[in-house]
Amino acid sequence: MGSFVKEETSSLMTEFLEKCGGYAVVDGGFATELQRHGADINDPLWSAKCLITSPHLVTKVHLDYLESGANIIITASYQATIQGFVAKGLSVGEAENLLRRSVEITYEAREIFYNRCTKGSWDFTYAGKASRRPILVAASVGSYGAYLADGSEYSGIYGDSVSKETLKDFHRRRVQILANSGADLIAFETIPNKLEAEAYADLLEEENINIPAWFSFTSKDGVTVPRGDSVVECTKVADSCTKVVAIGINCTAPRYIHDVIISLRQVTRKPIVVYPNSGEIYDGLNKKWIKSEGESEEDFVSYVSKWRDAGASLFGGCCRTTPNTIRAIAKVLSGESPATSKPKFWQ
Ligand SMILES: C[S+](C)CC[C@H](N)C(=O)O
Ligand SMILES: N[C@@H](CCS)C(=O)O
Ligand SMILES: [Zn+2]
Repeated sequence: MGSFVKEETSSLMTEFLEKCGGYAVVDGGFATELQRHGADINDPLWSAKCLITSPHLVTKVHLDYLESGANIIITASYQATIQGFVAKGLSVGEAENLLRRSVEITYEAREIFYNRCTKGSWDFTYAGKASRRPILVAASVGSYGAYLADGSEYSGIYGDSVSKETLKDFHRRRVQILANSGADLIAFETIPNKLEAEAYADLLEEENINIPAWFSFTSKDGVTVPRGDSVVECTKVADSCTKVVAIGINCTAPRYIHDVIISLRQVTRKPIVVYPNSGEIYDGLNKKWIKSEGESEEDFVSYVSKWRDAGASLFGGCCRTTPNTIRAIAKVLSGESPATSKPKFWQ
């Protein structure tokens, strides 16, 4: 049984990438896209608040990303924690149901999308065959820092009182629920330190989690994760965990991604996933993005083929990227020339 599960989890990503024609499109910024549609996420639950107040918007954003060409859609559970929901006055049972609901909503969006494709009788072509576009549902797990709701993902500093065991206890029940929710994989996202990566790896093994996972780190310089551990050391933790089927970097400025891919390639043969943010800076206390003159969407999209040549296989966007970004990525990967219009990340 054990080795069967291992083989199944490790082949999921390989087979999926093959079906996609070698490269897959991940969706774009989720919380910021909810916000662009009018959601108020200035709340300790951040995007997870919408699971309670506006699930229809959650569905809409998933659908928008599917319409833009995404092969992987990531659930609204990034900041959905049992502890966070309970702090809002919900019962543990209600909190657990909301976690399950985040996955169901994503499945429902995928079904709606597939039905629309059938009704419009338009097919997608993958790997030379006319077939349904392969789409996976990834259950998001944000870090302990995300739960702290002050932008701590970008510092990774939890203090000496937070040990690996603390982190395992914090994440255990949520990971178990998401693993049994019907999701295809778990996306551990925006990981800010090595300790949390170790906690996730331990949980996956010790709890016999039976779906695969990806580990995606964040970085402010392309060399280290926010807490200061090297991206390479963090990648080694992910690489040695048999349940991990892809490793990468997200919510990081696009200009650092190329060098990170080169570093990751030296220590892992697992598929590399990259989904950078817009390159803007987040003010975690006021929950606001500070506009920068930095990178434009055109720069971002022009990087994609370089990231592919450097060895990445899965490409998407994180905070402040939009369905436009994802549409442009899908075009680059399919060999079409990118749009001639000049879309902005966030209008
Ligand atoms: C990746 S950051 C932009 C996430 C937001 C944070 N956890 C917050 O609650 O403000
Ligand atoms: N999947 C999350 C990641 C935040 S860094 C989102 O896009 O909102
Ligand atoms: Zn992000």
